[in-house]
Amino acid sequence: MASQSPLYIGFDLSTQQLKGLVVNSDLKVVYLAKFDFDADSTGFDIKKGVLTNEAEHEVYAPVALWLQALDTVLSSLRQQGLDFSRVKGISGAGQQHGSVYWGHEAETLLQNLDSAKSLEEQLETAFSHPYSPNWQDASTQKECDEFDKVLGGQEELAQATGSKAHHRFTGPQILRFQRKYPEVYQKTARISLVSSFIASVFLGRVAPFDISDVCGMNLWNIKKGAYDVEALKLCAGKFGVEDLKKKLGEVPEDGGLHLGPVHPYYMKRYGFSPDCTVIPATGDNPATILALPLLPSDAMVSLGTSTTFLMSTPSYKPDPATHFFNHPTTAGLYMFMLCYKNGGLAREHVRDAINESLKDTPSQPWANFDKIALQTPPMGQRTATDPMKLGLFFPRPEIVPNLHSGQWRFTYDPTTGQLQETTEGWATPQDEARAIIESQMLSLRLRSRGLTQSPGNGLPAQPRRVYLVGGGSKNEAIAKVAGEILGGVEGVYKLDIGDNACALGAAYKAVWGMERQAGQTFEDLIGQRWQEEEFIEKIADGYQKGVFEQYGKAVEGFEKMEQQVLQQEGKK
Ligand SMILES: Nc1ncnc2c1ncn2[C@@H]1O[C@H](COP(=O)(O)OP(=O)(O)O)[C@@H](O)[C@H]1O
Ligand SMILES: O=C(CO)[C@@H](O)[C@H](O)COP(=O)(O)O
Repeated sequence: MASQSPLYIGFDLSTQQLKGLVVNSDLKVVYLAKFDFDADSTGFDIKKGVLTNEAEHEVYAPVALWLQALDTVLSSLRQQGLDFSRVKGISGAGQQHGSVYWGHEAETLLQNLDSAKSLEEQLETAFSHPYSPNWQDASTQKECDEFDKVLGGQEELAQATGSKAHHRFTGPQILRFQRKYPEVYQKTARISLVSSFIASVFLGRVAPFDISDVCGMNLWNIKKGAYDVEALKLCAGKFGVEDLKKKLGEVPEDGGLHLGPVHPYYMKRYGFSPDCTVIPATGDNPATILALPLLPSDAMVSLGTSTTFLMSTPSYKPDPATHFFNHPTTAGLYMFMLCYKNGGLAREHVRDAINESLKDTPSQPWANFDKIALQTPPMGQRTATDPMKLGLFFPRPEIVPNLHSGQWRFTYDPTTGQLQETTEGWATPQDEARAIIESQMLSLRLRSRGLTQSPGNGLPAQPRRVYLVGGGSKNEAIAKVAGEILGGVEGVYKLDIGDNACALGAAYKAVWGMERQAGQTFEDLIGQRWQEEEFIEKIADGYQKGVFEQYGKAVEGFEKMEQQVLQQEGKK
């Protein structure tokens, strides 16, 4: 009976909201509920989903907020008419790197969840520390320096763990945590990632880490498929490796593993069936590449709070400037990633400055930004002899490159190679609409060019397709500039699901985990059911001869500009 056909839920616990998205076995979305942390929560003094301690560059989120969000999203799905008894599998996507510190009572509290009470009410005391360090945190420079040295250098750490040390990575965060709060660390029985936290709450016991998301810790040796003992030793400090290993737990290799049935709390409170199974939740970026059957020649740009650039690839070529993760479902594949802190919020700053300068509050807040960005010629060159306008726009400290917050504006003459730091000729904020999109896309092109190949016919190396996802993927001005800079022989596409790609990828992971035949890969199962004409839409041209090559010159200026800024700011 069609009405009894199975359904699957994917949760996306991101920086600014929790989403719950329900699909059927044909991969079609049938329900969606959202909880916006700032707008919908009660009792938390958060801004953009987080709290900050500027003095120490700390950014963190209250874990109880996420529990409030989970119950509310489930209630909202019920109100929409979802029959939870049809849900056969649950998976999730969590903002990466964030850690949750469970106290010694946690397992008992999780096991004994009472359906008469909310999750927030009964799990508030399950944590040894009420906050989860957020990926935007920049408090761990000292710990990163130690991690970078632990295997010899940044290169070696990247070779082993897929990344050099980064402020937000969980290993450096745990190291700082155990030093700053030694008593709390001692009272911590288990540490979850945000992804395994989602799975834990549904299972009613602490769930293991996911094979892909564990690579965001600087603790997992990707080549060995095991924790890196030297990194663990550093991270555990005086508390010892064995104790830390217990806190972290095992890491199963199978991303489609059946972790167990959903806890009876959800059966009694929402009507889940006892055979609804929890499948490992992964990081939000690994989940995003599961939103479609991505080919190794395709690129995805996720325009969320952060900007990330993602590719699925069989090559493992780690470099201190990039990230490699295990693929979330398919052994032998990896996920390549670039991650920028100054994504959506940085673009919003320019958008707001433009609206303010025009004394306008349009009903579509991006209308002026988009119009101006599209009216501005590439690199702000109104005539062929004008210099290119290049800038870095970092309201928050940036990851790529590792730079403090600030704004830098330059002009660059590609014929002479002359680069000058100047605001002369810049109309501020108008010129910044196109310049900020260009700056973000040029950085992606600069750092991903080693992984792209020529599609043939004498064309330059570039992706086959560029898929845009995340909140910013609705924006056609951004899509147009993305295509001009990144190329893409077949064009720039957005998913019909818009900004919900990572919740969708999580739901697809649950479908695959529950419905796969023995040995069937994710790509095979999803590829067979995927309906291209219904699920994606071409929104901009990709490769345009001439424009792409001109932006190639801009990439050279961009690289020079970054080096100059890094050099001059390093001296300050
Ligand atoms: N029309 C739009 N144009 C550009 N950016 C947008 C638009 N709508 C939303 N955004 C951006 O999307 C971001 C949120 O993206 P989303 O993927 O939902 O967030 P998260 O990172 O929390 O998952 C916001 O920071 C906002 O700047
Ligand atoms: O730190 C990273 C990736 O390394 C971020 O991409 C986070 O995973 C959170 O992203 P949003 O979905 O909130 O933008």
